[in-house]
Amino acid sequence: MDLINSKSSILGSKLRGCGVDRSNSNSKAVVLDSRNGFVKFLSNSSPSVMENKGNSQLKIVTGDAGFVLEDVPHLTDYIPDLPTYPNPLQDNPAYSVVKQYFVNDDDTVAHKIVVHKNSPRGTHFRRAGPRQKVYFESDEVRACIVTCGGLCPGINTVIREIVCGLHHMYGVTRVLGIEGGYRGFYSRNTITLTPKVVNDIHKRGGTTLGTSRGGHNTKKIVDSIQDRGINQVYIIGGDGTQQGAAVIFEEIRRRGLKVAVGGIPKTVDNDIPVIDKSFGFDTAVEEAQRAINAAHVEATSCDNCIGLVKLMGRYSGFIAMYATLASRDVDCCLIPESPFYLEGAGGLFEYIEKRLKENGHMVIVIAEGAGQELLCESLRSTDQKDASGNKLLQDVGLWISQRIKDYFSKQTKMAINLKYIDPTYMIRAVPSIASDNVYCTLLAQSAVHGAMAGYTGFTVGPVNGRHAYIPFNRITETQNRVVITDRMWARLLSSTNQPSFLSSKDVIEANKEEEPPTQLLDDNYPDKKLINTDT
Ligand SMILES: Nc1ncnc2c1ncn2[C@@H]1O[C@H](COP(=O)(O)OP(=O)(O)OP(=O)(O)O)[C@@H](O)[C@H]1O
Ligand SMILES: O=P(O)(O)OC[C@H]1O[C@](O)(CO)[C@@H](O)[C@@H]1O
Ligand SMILES: [Mg+2]
Repeated sequence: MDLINSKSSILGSKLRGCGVDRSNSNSKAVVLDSRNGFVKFLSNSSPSVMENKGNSQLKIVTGDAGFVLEDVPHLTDYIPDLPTYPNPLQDNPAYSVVKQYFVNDDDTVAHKIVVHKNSPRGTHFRRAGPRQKVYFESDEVRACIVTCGGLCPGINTVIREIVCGLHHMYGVTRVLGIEGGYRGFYSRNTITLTPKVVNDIHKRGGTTLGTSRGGHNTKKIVDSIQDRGINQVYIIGGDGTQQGAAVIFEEIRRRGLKVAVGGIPKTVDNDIPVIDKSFGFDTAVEEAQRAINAAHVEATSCDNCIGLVKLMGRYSGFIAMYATLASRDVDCCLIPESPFYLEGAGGLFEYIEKRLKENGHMVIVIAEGAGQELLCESLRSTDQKDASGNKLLQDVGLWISQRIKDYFSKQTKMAINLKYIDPTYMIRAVPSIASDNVYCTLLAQSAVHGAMAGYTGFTVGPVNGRHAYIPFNRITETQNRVVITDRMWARLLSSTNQPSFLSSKDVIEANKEEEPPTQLLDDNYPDKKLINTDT
């Protein structure tokens, strides 16, 4: 049976034409009930919606048995009677052999795939992929690509594949690169991107366009888009960037421009919710293995030696957790989500002492955002922020190294050696590994298909293995974080044998987490206590 019945399919197409309240673009959600055709507007004042998304109109379609589609905007929501054209892919020899190449307009992807027999069908997102009809003629398209935020392996691959996808699949020849992040829209010249120009860039780390933090001036950015005649904007970046993209989309819609805005989520920390995993994450974990191996070699080469590795992960400890699980040489992994303490029974110092007595060496992996509350207690908190407003963290690696050395020199008779390895940018400045390259290609192509089909205000990404168009608010309202009462973290504790450092109060707090993590491995689902109540 189709996920959407025929009634809701008719309503789905009606939604584009008439479901949007243009008279008041603030705080409204369009709700269509496929069972009775009832249309209502929801207030967008739920506490989970962050303030700068107050203008977002949520497009929600409800159906039988608790089916909910959290849809993305379409150009026809605010520009009626746009002409459509046959998708040029149907004449493309490479694609015409594919049976059922085009995605059915009504296909959706389920947010949660573990269900019980009485569960409602739950939240769905619009399936990504090429549509039979497109809303742009090939020679009408003027696309641009911008990259913002920190680096991540695979950005160049995404840029390459957007350019090549537009060119080879849709015959689009005019693609501009915006240099230096958002501020590049109004402070830098553009560069012309052709398949030839981008041919080799996926073999290099970084972003060929350059990036920056801060500098998001919505008016100037949209003026620049309008002045240059750009009508497709591809924005590659993390949570901050996607918030910026949401604001750009709102301004474009307010001005009534035929400009599609598509986000491609980028974060080496894997902190973006809903999607299964962010591109470049596997590459970073792979690269982190080198640092952990070095720490292990050092630690096993002299008596009572500790190899300590600090890895990226500002608010989410996924890199540290997966690098630890993959390595098997790690005795202790510390992440922002799991509070720990140093002294006394069950504390870190006691565990290190025990391990050194048992093995004569140990390896510790610490995520950069771990233990920040302990640092604040012992160092004066600086409250410094970067240009985008992200908190600048104190160096937990150096701090904990010193605390461990102090403990052993002052409170025990054990002489220790500590080798601190901080690979920092080395894990994210590398080119992406093969699997990330393929993933980046699919992301880029899904974004291109979405924009050509007239969708806008979307972020693209895999949800349970299927690419989907996800509304910006879903991506920006929360962060993906490790759930320490999940089985994955239990696997880690069992592989390292480290104490959980958790008091019963911590467990209660952890269970209050609203959103379970998105799926990184096929069975990374929260236990019963954490089942998300919104599905
Ligand atoms: N709420 C916001 N509204 C508008 N623009 C924003 C917002 N938050 C961030 N930005 C802009 O997005 C860009 C990137 O943001 P940021 O530096 O936080 O990186 P990011 O995209 O979160 O990537 P990462 O955290 O993975 O490095 C910056 O130019 C910043 O000004
Ligand atoms: O590039 P910057 O500004 O030094 O930022 C580093 C931060 O970027 C990230 O790599 C991604 O957000 C974090 O892990 C890290 O804290
Ligand atoms: Mg960020």
